[in-house]
Amino acid sequence: MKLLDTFNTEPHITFEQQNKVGILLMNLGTPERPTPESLSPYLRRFLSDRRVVELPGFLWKPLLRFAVIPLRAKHVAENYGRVWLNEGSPLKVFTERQCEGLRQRLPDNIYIEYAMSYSEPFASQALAKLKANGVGRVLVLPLYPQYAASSTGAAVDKVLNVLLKQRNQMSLRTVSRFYDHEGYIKALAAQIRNYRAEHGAGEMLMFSFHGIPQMQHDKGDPYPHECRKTAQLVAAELGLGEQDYTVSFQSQFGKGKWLKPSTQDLFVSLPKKDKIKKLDVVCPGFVSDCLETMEEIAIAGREEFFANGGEQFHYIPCLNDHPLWLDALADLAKDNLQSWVSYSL
Ligand SMILES: C=CC1=C(C)c2cc3[nH]c(cc4nc(cc5[nH]c(cc1n2)c(C)c5CCC(=O)O)C(CCC(=O)O)=C4C)c(C)c3C=C
Ligand SMILES: [Fe+2]
Ligand SMILES: [Fe+2]
Repeated sequence: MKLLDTFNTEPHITFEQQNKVGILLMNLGTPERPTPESLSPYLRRFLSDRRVVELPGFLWKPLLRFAVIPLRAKHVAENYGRVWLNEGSPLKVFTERQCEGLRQRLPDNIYIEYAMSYSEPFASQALAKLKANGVGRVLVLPLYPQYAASSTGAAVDKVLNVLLKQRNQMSLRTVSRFYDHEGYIKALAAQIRNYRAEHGAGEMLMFSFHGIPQMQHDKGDPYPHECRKTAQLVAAELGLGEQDYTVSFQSQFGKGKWLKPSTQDLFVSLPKKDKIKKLDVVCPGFVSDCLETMEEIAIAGREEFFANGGEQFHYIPCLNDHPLWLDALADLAKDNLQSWVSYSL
């Protein structure tokens, strides 16, 4: 009877048939096409997640449906159009390359898939694929170096929701953060060093991270501390002093208080007040280039900086499929697979 069908009916499988190890990379999600029709369901899923917007449903849901989504879908679709790649949305293209890069670096008996929190492939689809291959032990690796409840927490929720339905539950491990992982820090430093060697260094390096509402941090989300620590470690690796770099938070959504300083405010005040005319910007909170880096920073941010007297603006791309980063990702996976898989040293 459907009413009683709370848990999945699954085939009889012994642990020996279901003991393989898998890795599930997780990222945020992105529309299939840069159109309002494709954006609406994605934005609806994303912005109705209570991890992301913590407002009572009876207030937020009608606002979201009748005002936020119709207005936002149209204007954000145009922004996606400016950064769309031949193969699709940058976020999806780079996540797929990272998944493939990890497969190349780990033994074939480790099954690797990726899933998105708010678009296909969903965690349910990726986990079903892993289960069908005999995977019973899964390492969940959200591709967010700094933990935030609205990114990492929300991604892990999607996996847990699938397990809530499983009768023969998979074993789970999660990587909640890697903001200070040596390989990640060294890959970032190499990316910045090489970019500056090729294009010249600006007067200041800006580390711009995605923002979160200040209220979420006040209630215990450690995110900004981890962002600042990443910046500090990369700066030390590059031999930069405190006057050589700045940390800021971008992509504010809505009218509430978000983490400060805001990247957008600095694009005005750095050239105008602080006389910084040559700026380099890197976004270490994103391991893949996406709308928020390619449009908001590299296009709109550059325009704003120049409109306020800036003279040189270099956007340093995310790690994407940089071999050092893929090596770091493989190391991170191996560290967290200890005792599930043994490696010859
Ligand atoms: C309350 C709203 C939002 C919170 C909190 C938030 C946190 C957060 N987001 C990312 C990473 C990404 N966000 C991206 C896009 C994006 N983010 C929001 C809102 C919040 N994010 C919206 C509405 C959007 C969609 C675009 C828009 O309408 O402006 C993306 C890019 C996706 C892509 O397809 O390219 C990423 C990546 C993190 C890491 C984070 C918390 C730390
Ligand atoms: Fe976001
Ligand atoms: Fe704090």
